[in-house]
Amino acid sequence: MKLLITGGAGFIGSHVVRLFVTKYPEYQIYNLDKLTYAGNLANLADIEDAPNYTFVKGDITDAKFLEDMFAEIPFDGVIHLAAESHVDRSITDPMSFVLTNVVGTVNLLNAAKNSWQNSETAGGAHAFEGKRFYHVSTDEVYGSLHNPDEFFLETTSYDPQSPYSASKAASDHFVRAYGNTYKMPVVLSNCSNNYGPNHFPEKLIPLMIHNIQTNKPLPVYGKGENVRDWLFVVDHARAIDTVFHKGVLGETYNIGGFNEWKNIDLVHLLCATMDRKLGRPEGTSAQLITYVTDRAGHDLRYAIDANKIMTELGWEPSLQFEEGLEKTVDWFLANQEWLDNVTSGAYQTYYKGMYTNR
Ligand SMILES: Cc1cn([C@H]2C[C@H](O)[C@@H](COP(=O)(O)OP(=O)(O)O[C@H]3O[C@H](CO)[C@@H](O)[C@H](O)[C@H]3O)O2)c(=O)[nH]c1=O
Repeated sequence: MKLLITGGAGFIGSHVVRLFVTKYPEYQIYNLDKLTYAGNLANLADIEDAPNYTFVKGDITDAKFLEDMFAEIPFDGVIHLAAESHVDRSITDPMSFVLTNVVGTVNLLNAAKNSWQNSETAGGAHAFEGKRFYHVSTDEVYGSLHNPDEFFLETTSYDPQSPYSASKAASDHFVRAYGNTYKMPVVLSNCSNNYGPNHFPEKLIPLMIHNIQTNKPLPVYGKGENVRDWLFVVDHARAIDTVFHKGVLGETYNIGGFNEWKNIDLVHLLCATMDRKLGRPEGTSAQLITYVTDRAGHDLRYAIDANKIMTELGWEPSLQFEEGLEKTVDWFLANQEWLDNVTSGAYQTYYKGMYTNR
């Protein structure tokens, strides 16, 4: 099995690459990553010398590069994670999300389709036999929930609200369209918010950990009433392994932890955890909480119904949230150099003056 994983130097991608490289020594894993600001080969330092691992630097918006790579390496499967992923960035720069998430995905679909069809022309088995194109997506495509009894199901209509979620919804539609039109063997999953080691500190949990450590304000958007459903990143990687190997072609699987938190409650939990870990008096970090201008078009609540993947494929989360959060905080405290590296340079420029106090 020659398996292409795109975006493997990013947060979720690096956990997926590590899992596949270590669990499947008989597979050849190719990690294709552009190494944007959020891609970091340091995330994979522990497996970079593995004999079944190859890193390829490249850009999915470059169709010719992808065609050439697929002509050179006969991939059997693709797990596509490469994406621009931060909602706030999509508000200031929507076009980069269209390019990477929509155009990049269609380029990748074309490259896989053309090379798999060529292998049939060359006298091989049926073009798509034994092949699989897996698109890893987000629950944000479903929009925002307002009724506390509602959950996102695989059958929930798409209603993306941000440029980011609109770009992911479009890429999901393209993947399904290629399954329908060309009979490509596709499978998809839509996951809730992830957290864990190597999380880039533009996202809520690592940003708060970093700011608590450095005594900076903790910017809570709006009133902090928005709800997110959090899943430990290693459990998401395990779910991706399950869907890739057992998922039924043409199907979509929602992935989540049944673990909803209001942002403000989560920030208080993080403050208490950090006070304890850093030996600070109780209540110290909470004083840094600062309510700031709300995110434009801020989705109120995401909540995933993960029953389909649990009952049909037998996946379930392995960690309770409090345990996962402890592990995450411990990882960030033990990996100061990683955090210092990713929060220097362009990070400083981006975050300067980004938050307005209310
Ligand atoms: C960065 C930041 C965020 N927030 C709020 C906004 C959200 O309600 C919540 C989580 O924000 P973020 O960490 O940016 O994550 P969110 O917008 O939910 O999106 C994440 O989760 C999605 C899955 O639901 C993924 O598809 C996205 O790629 C990922 O970024 O915290 C704050 O209050 N303050 C902050 O500084």
